Amino acid sequence: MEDVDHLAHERSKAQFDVEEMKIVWAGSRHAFEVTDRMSRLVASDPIFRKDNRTLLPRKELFKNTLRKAAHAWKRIIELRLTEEEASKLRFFADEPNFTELHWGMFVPFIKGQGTDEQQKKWLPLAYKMQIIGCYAQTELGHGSNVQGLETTATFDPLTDEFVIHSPTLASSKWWPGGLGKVSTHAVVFARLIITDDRDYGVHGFIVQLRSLDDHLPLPGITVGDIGNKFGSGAYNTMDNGLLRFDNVRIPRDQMLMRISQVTREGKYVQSNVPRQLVYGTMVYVRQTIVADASCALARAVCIATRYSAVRRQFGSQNGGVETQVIDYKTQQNRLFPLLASAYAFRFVGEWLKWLYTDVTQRLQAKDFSTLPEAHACTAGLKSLTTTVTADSIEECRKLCGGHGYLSCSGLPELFAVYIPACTYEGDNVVLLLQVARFLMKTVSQLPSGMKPVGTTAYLGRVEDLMQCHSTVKKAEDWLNPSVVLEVFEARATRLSVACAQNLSKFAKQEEGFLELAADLVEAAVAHCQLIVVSKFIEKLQEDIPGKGVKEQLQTLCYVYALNLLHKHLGDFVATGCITPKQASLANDQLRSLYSQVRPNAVALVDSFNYTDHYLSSILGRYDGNVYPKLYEEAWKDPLNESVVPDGYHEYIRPLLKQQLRNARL
Ligand SMILES: Cc1cc2nc3c(=O)[nH]c(=O)nc-3n(C[C@H](O)[C@H](O)[C@H](O)COP(=O)(O)OP(=O)(O)OC[C@H]3O[C@@H](n4cnc5c(N)ncnc54)[C@H](O)[C@@H]3O)c2cc1C
Repeated sequence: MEDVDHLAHERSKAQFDVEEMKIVWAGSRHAFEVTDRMSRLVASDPIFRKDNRTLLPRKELFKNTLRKAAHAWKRIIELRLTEEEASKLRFFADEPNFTELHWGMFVPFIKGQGTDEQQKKWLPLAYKMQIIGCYAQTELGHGSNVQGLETTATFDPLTDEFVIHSPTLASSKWWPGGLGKVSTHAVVFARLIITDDRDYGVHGFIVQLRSLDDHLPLPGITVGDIGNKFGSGAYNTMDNGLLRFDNVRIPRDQMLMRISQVTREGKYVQSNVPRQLVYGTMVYVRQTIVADASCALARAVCIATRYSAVRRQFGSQNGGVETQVIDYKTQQNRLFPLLASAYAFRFVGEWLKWLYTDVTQRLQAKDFSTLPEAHACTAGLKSLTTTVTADSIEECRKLCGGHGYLSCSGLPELFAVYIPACTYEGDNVVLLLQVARFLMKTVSQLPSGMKPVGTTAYLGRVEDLMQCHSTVKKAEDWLNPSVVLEVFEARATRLSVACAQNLSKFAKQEEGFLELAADLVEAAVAHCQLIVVSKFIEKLQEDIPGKGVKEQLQTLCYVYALNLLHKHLGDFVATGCITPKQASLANDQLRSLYSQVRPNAVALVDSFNYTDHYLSSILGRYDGNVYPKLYEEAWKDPLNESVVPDGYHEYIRPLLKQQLRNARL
């Protein structure tokens, strides 16, 4: 009974080679092999179990997380895992903890902004985890506005040290992951003040926080956890921390000095590396966030798709089985665009990885020309993909009806863990405003003959794109990459140009930016959606082996694009890119694409190759054996340990047995 595959019928309908699609999803045969091996390794190790997470009190939960992190490290050393394997192992252990910040922020920042000597000194310690680092930027009173940070680092020429200080309560560091209870060191962002009392703005410093002998905070340091966060289990495995400095002294050489230095004499020297170098590290961090978005979205979609094939409602004929909810067009219209988005984000993430390599190579060759564009595009894609993923996880919960609200569906915890991605590493709206500024600058430079580069290159054809009209005459005409691309380019161009024209009406540009912020954000979203669509289309130009694989991806690409077109019809029609008739043809085409996705839906989520351990969802089980397992799970709840609950004698029995003499009821 246990081994019956309740979804076998669905799998037999697939019109493509699932094993080959797994390779496309993973990015390469090698990546597939590593991912597959690491996910199985974690799934088969009882220390990594996570089904009890939502039931544990915070202290126990946290200690258990420390145990898992230590175990993960032990396995990494014992098995001599490569960096790639180790990061996959941590990924599949699937529990937010201090190592994310150590490997994801502390190490990259030292690599990106430390001098060669600083890297030589700190990185070996960090690589061996002989020190554990976090990233302390945000303060209680200051987050998005980094230039408003208040922590100070004042140079003392007598001792050749910086004095790190928190002058106000609002300047307390607040939020850094791994800071609360674990990190021994932090990259701390503080205002640099030199002898002449001049403020040189915010710079990064490596500060030791805790003793390496007994883990006690060093003198002058107050550090702790900021408290429980959204959802049970969830992100509470992470020790987001608070930190105050009372005139803490660090050696001068602990300022990250690749971009600018303070000399022994207290002189501020800008190195010949431009400030935009900071963008390089941001491009790295944000491309990992985009990659994570596709994984989280794929996970929610996998659960919702499998369960939609298992769940039946209505439509029974003569006592026969009811209809699978996945066959309802409304379910398809809500679910399949999310499935398509998971693939779309996967490919744009893959491209961002390439972009990061490209940016790094250019930096080495002292070519900084593409950095601002790369920075704007990663900021925009971080914002777009995390917003859509957070909203989609909640949509997947609703797609699973009542059972989606159970913890054991895996969706509530996934949602709670995922949603802060919309806030950390840049609030999503603030990021879109940065993209909009970049777009406005690009548009304003067009008349002077400046050629836009990379993802803004299309703006170089502004005259054509302001005038073009879509040639679509029948529904199938939408199945043409250049037709789709043109309308997305035209819409993005027209929204940007309209914003630029409106901005020019303001005497002071900053006033215009404040007043038109909502329109600017919409223009930025249109630009980012265009990037995702164009990278999906580019992916399809590649040679993709495997029976039916490319055809499935083509279908998903059109689902992604035409669904966006349908959702943002106002933009496309109002800017005159398409007519209402063409919009209606796009919708007809979309419906027919859903019918093509339907028989392949389960196989398309199988292609993510997620283990049941990673999914941690009864609704998303590979074998679809949902009801018996839900039933079994209910009995595991601590409330069911006794038939009569604790509290019966104190509170329920007296209620039932009361004799109300004066009752008016
Ligand atoms: C789970 C989690 C983990 C984190 N980890 C870290 C960490 O490891 N290290 C670290 O240093 N920080 C960390 N942070 C902090 C995080 O980076 C900040 O919360 C984030 O940058 C947003 O800043 P904020 O909180 O100041 O939001 P605010 O900027 O106060 O945002 C509040 C609202 O104001 C809006 N807003 C702000 N500015 C503008 C504007 N100019 N125009 C229009 N609207 C605006 C925003 O859109 C938002 O709606 C973490 C946060 C979370 C939730």
